[in-house]
Amino acid sequence: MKVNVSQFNHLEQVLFAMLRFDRPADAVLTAHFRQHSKLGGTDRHLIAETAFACLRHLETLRPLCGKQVNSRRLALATLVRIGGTNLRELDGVMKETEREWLASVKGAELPDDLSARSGLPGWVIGLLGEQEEADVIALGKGLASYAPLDLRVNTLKMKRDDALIQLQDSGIACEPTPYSPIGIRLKGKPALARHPLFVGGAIEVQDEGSQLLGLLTGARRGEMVVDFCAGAGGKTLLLGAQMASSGRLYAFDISEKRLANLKPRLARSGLSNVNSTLIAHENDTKVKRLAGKADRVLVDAPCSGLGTLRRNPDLKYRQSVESVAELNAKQTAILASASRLVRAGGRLVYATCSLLPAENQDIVNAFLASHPEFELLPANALLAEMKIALDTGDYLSLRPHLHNSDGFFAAVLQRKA
Ligand SMILES: C[S@@+](CC[C@H](N)C(=O)[O-])C[C@H]1O[C@@H](n2cnc3c(N)ncnc32)[C@H](O)[C@@H]1O
Repeated sequence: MKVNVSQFNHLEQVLFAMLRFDRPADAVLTAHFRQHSKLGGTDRHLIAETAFACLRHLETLRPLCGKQVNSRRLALATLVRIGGTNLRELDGVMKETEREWLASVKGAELPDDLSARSGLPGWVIGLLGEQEEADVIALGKGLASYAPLDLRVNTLKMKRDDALIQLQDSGIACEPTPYSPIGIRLKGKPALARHPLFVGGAIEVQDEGSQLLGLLTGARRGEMVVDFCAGAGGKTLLLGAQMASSGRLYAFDISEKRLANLKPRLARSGLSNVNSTLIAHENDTKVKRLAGKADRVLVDAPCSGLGTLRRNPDLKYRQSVESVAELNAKQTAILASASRLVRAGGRLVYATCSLLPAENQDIVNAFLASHPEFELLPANALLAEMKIALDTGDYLSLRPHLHNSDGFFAAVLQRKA
C-alpha cells in the first residue's frame, strides 16, 4: 500500500515515543490519536498496525538497520520487511540515500542469533530456562503472531450454540473455541460494543486460555468463592456464571480503578452474588475475616504478562529481570495469604499470564514446600473430568503456537481434608 509523507511522519513520531518504553504502547497510540483527532481511519490503521508490527519484530528489525537504529529506519524496515510495502510505494517518503539499504532489507539474512530468530530479547530467553533453540524460536514466532478475538458466553443468560447462531445471523463469522466449552472464536475483529448480545450481557470478550483458568477453579452453585486478584473482573464474571449467581463470590483487588471497571460489566452480566471489595494489601483485615471459609480461591496473580506479547509486544522491553524478581516477592506473599482463606478440602488455583518458570512452577513449588497442608491436583485430570481434551500435564500451560491462546499457567492446589 502506498504510504504518504503525512502518514509516515505520524508513524515515525508514534514509534519514537513507543520506543522509549516509559508508557504502554497502546497508551502512546491513544494519546497521539487524541492529539491528532483529524487523522482518518485508513491513516490510523496504517500507523497502528505498522508501529505494533515494529514492536513485535524489533529483535529481527534492529540488526537490519545497521549502525543507524532509529525510529525512522525502523519504520521503513517494518513497512518493507514485515508489511510487504515495495520501494515504489515509498516514493516521496524514502530518501535517495536510503534506497540501496532499503532494497537490501527485504531479503537480508538474519544474524545467527537466537534473539533475532525468535524475536525475544536475551533477558526473556535467559529466564525461559533450559529449552531447545527450535522451541524458543517456535514460541517467539507464536508470540509475534496476531491474537484472535475470543468471546465467553454468559451461561446465566444463554447457551453457546444459541449465541453462535445469533452472532452468525448478525453477519459475524465465528466458531466454537476448541477447548473451552463456553467460548466462541470470531473470524475477524468486528466492533461488538453495540451488539445486542454484548449490551445484554450474554457475551464478554475473553481469551480462551483465560476461560480455562477460571474453569479450573471448579466453582459451583451455592459455594463461597474468592477471586483474590479480580481486577476488572474477567474471571469474576465467569466464576459467577459457573455458580449460577448463587452463593457468595468475593472480588478482591488493591486497585480501586480496576474494580470500578468491573461495575458496568457486572450490571450487564445479571449476576447478583458478587461482593466487590477493595483491599489495602493481601493481609487486609477484610481478607483475614474469611480465613478457612472459602470453598474455592482463585489467585490470578500480578505478573510480567509475557504470555500476552501478541497483544502487548512492548512488555518484553517494559519488564526486566529486576521487575520479575519484584513480582516474585508479591506472588509469593499473595499466594500465602490467599491460601489461608481455603477451607479443609477446598481448592486454590494459582494462575498467571506469564511464560517464566520463576513466576509459575517456582512459586508453586516453594509454596508447596512451605505449606504441607496443600497438595497439587493434576490439571490434566481436572480438564478431562470437564471433558476438555487438553493435556499439558500436572499444570495447565498454554502457548500461542501450540494452543492459539495467550500464554497462561495454572496450578490447582487442594487443602488436605
Ligand atoms: C492479572 S491481573 C487480574 C486480572 C483479572 N483477574 C481478570 O481476569 O480480568 C492481577 C491483579 O492483581 C491485583 N493485585 C496486585 N497486588 C495485589 C494484592 N496484593 N492483593 C490483591 N490483588 C492484587 C492488580 O491490581 C491486578 O488487578
